[in-house]
Amino acid sequence: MIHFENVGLRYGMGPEILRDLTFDIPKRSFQFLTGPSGAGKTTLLRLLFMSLKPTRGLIRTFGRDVNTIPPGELPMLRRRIGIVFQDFRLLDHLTTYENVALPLRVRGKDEITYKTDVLELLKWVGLGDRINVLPPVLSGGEKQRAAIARALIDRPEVLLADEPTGNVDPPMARRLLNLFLELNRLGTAVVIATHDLGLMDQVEARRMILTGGHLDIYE
Ligand SMILES: Nc1ncnc2c1ncn2[C@@H]1O[C@H](COP(=O)(O)OP(=O)(O)OP(=O)(O)O)[C@@H](O)[C@H]1O
Repeated sequence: MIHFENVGLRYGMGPEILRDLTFDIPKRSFQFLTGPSGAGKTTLLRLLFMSLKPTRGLIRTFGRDVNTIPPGELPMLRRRIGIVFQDFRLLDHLTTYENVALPLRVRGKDEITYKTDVLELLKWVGLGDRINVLPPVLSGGEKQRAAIARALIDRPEVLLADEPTGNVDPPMARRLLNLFLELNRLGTAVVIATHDLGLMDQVEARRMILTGGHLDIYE
């Protein structure tokens, strides 16, 4: 589904942050992406989301060479990917419910077809009583769960999550992990960037470890 071949990335004239990355994200796969702070996990997620282009090498996403995709086609391709940013990126003028429903609204779906699903997912992530609240009122952990719900609601083909359990306690982290596993069982390929060894130890999953710009993969 996503293929990297000898990919390198540098910001501006700076040093190469990622070097010679060659790997695949297969359909329906589940993997953790880890490595020390500053190793380039967020950068790699941005490459996977096509919000950064490689400075060398090839990235093929959904069969397309990312370097040759016209900018006008990127939003359509990105809609096939759910992403949870480290800084959440919720829209402050929309309620929690509206933020989570947004990907479906953008697709032109009628609210009747999704309202129950959105409410159910919000309940599952523990936001059942925060539905009509605006994001500035939510705690960090609540924002994170709203961002996760928004990334999952449209059952993307790929889910990318940057430290998705960074702001919640261990029982909620376990609950969110179960949600990612369930989504994966339904067919979504999942990539979770995390430092949380406790979280990774709960699942037998592929581990992608970034160090010094290089990637090692343990199947
Ligand atoms: N927009 C940018 N311009 C220049 N350098 C950047 C930019 N974004 C990230 N970097 C640098 O790239 C390197 C990798 O950063 P990145 O955020 O990808 O690491 P990370 O593994 O996600 O770190 P953390 O675990 O702390 O979130 C760091 O040295 C960082 O300073």
